[in-house]
Amino acid sequence: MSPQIRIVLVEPLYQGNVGSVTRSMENFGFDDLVLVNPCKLEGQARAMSCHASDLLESAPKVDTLEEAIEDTDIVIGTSGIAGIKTDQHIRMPAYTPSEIRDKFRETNGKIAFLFGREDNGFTREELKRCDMIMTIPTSEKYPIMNISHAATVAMYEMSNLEIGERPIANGFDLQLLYDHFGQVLADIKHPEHKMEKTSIMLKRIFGRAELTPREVQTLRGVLRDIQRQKK
Ligand SMILES: C[S@@+](CC[C@H](N)C(=O)[O-])C[C@H]1O[C@@H](n2cnc3c(N)ncnc32)[C@H](O)[C@@H]1O
Repeated sequence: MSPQIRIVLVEPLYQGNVGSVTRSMENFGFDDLVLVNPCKLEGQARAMSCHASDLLESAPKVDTLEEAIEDTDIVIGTSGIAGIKTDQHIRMPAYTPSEIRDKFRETNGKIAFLFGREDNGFTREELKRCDMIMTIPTSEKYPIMNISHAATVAMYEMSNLEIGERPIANGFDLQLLYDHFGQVLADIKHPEHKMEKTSIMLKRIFGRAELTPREVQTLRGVLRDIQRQKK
């Protein structure tokens, strides 16, 4: 179970930013974008969108934030100002992207992530409509990010994508490697009383290294060279 994610851009001013957001959405496997009263979307938006121009063309354009979020369960506003105020006194606590991911990873509702205007962010009324605020930690000197960069970080955290095609050596190959190390340690006359501790340590090191079959092969090649030198 994982939540559905909607990206909502509230009155974006620059078409290039909208195009960049759609490109990132395609990168991270999201396709639910709603644009609230956006700027004109023409050539520059398409250029920045690259292979995501279908998403750019098909994204619903609505007049109000209310329409953009009416069928969602949780509304998360985003801001570069940690602890942004909804009125003169009340600050909303800010969550980091990874805290948000941990909170919602086991849920199956629909979450809207709102991104504000490039010049003024959100109005107080819009902030009051949010259930939570997410702030991406940045350098204190300059916490305000470009809207498409901020959206990309949020999407990266909320995506469940994993790097594919990295083969990991299996237990059999690793055992051959450990045995081979054992032989070399014996060949180089590693002190008998240290043998067990050293073997355990080598297993721990290689166990957490997530070696590929090729890396195991290379290491065993090096061990063979050492053995040849010793003869
Ligand atoms: C250029 S910023 C708006 C700056 C505006 N002056 C303000 O005070 O909010 C455009 C949007 O990017 C998002 N954003 C920028 N920096 C962020 C950060 N550090 N964490 C989360 N979102 C951020 C927010 O959605 C923000 O409304």
